[in-house]
Amino acid sequence: MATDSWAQAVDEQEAAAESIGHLQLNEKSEENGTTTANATDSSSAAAKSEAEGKNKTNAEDDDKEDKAAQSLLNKLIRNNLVNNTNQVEVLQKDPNSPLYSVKSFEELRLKPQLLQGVYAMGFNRPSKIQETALPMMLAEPPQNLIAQSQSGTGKTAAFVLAMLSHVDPNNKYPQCLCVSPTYELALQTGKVIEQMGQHYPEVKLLYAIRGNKLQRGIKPQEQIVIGTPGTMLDWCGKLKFIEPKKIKVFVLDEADVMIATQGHQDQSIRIQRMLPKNCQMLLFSATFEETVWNFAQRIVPDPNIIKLKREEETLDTIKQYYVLCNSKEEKFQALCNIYGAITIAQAMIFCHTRKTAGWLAGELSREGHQVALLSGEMQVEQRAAVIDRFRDGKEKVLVTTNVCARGIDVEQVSVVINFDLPVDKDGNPDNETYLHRIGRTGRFGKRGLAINMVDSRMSMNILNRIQEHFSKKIEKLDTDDLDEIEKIAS
Ligand SMILES: Nc1ncnc2c1ncn2[C@@H]1O[C@H](COP(=O)(O)OP(=O)(O)OP(=O)(O)O)[C@@H](O)[C@H]1O
Repeated sequence: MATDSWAQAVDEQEAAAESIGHLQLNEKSEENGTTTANATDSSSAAAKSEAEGKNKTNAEDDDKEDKAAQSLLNKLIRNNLVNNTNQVEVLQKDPNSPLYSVKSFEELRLKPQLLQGVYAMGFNRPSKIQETALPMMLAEPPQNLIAQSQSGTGKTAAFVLAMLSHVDPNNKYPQCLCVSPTYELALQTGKVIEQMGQHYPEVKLLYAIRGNKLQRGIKPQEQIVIGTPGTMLDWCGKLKFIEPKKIKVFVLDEADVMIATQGHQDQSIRIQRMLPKNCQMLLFSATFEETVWNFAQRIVPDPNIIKLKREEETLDTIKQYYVLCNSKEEKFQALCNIYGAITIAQAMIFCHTRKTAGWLAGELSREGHQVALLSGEMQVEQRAAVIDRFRDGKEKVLVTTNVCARGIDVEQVSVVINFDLPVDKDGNPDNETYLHRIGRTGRFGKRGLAINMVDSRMSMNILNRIQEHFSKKIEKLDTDDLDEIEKIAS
């Protein structure tokens, strides 16, 4: 695997004016996809089949079923969402669902410690992306992978299992690097690594994020490092905490945004240039715009590819509606009308700018509603605290910008409201961001509701183009019909 081709592809791309134009077009501000705070952030072994021996006995099979049943029970107790869990079971048997799998986790030949971790998390069967990607990621010799799968279908768990499978716990130095576009996502993915690895205590995790200061001259012993690109680059480069030549696996989560955002791309490329030629590269996202996809294929040598067809990108479990209004104030009124219904569980409301988000959160509070506000000008630690409170259900509504559009996994979110439709800086529909935003609901087979607020002819036009892009009908919703909304939201 010649990792140099990334650099080569970048050089070629830098020479190609239209590509640069494209990248700059996608150099998203907070409003269009990534956080400003992040831009300034300073910064194999294949899993042996130790899990189940070849000579399986019936008793072992029984034991396996018990574990699976127990795991399902754990999940039921944890979530108190009996219907949803049943639905996951149904979907996992439906070949058309992204949660469908033919294999069990045992058949994916994971280490026993990891199998225990998977079951402790309440996972019963792998999803389609897990079942397809894991054998590729665990093959010998290691293979590169660019993988796309719908939001909330278990991509994080897939690459986390790959990293945990590849580390050698006897070697006390970083062996796997995972780069996430935001501080919050890095923390969230770190938690998944900790949970999955709970029965594999020899493997340690380190966060390369702003504020985590290491002592100069002392090399970290942790085998997995998760972080944001700026800090990761500093640690690999000028601070020399990590020896890049010893890295076996390099993961880019939300890979499309890492490629399409110039700052992230530069930092990721500079990290990647330091890695050995045989380092395994894994790129994951729910969306890959065509040009970004082509670029990804040029930077990742000889990759395995898992790609969705356009019509597969949206999830059928998320029902999409729009509400017709005439002004921002009318949108606010419509939101107040449905507030009771959307707070049956939890809701995320997306605005285009920090200013609108601040205004909306203020107005909702004045109406006596308890809401949380999260936008990019807040300190990253503050943002993480807001997400934690929301995750714990202390606030039922989170008003935010695109800073939260990607990856954030709060399973109780049943409603996403686009107070403003997502557009790029030229005012065209931002289809990728739309998909990521609505993907904050309907996680892993749960039902979700996405409501789009339309307040002008222009925004109706954007909605129509989003419908056309995904070939998916977005139905009109009458916000005076509370019975209907409650029915949908619950
Ligand atoms: N095999 C599984 N069985 C049950 N639940 C699972 C399984 N895999 C993942 N999950 C759960 O599904 C939810 C969504 O998973 P995850 O966050 O990995 O999705 P994702 O594809 O990375 O989403 P996004 O595109 O938004 O980043 C999480 O709460 C996770 O714990």
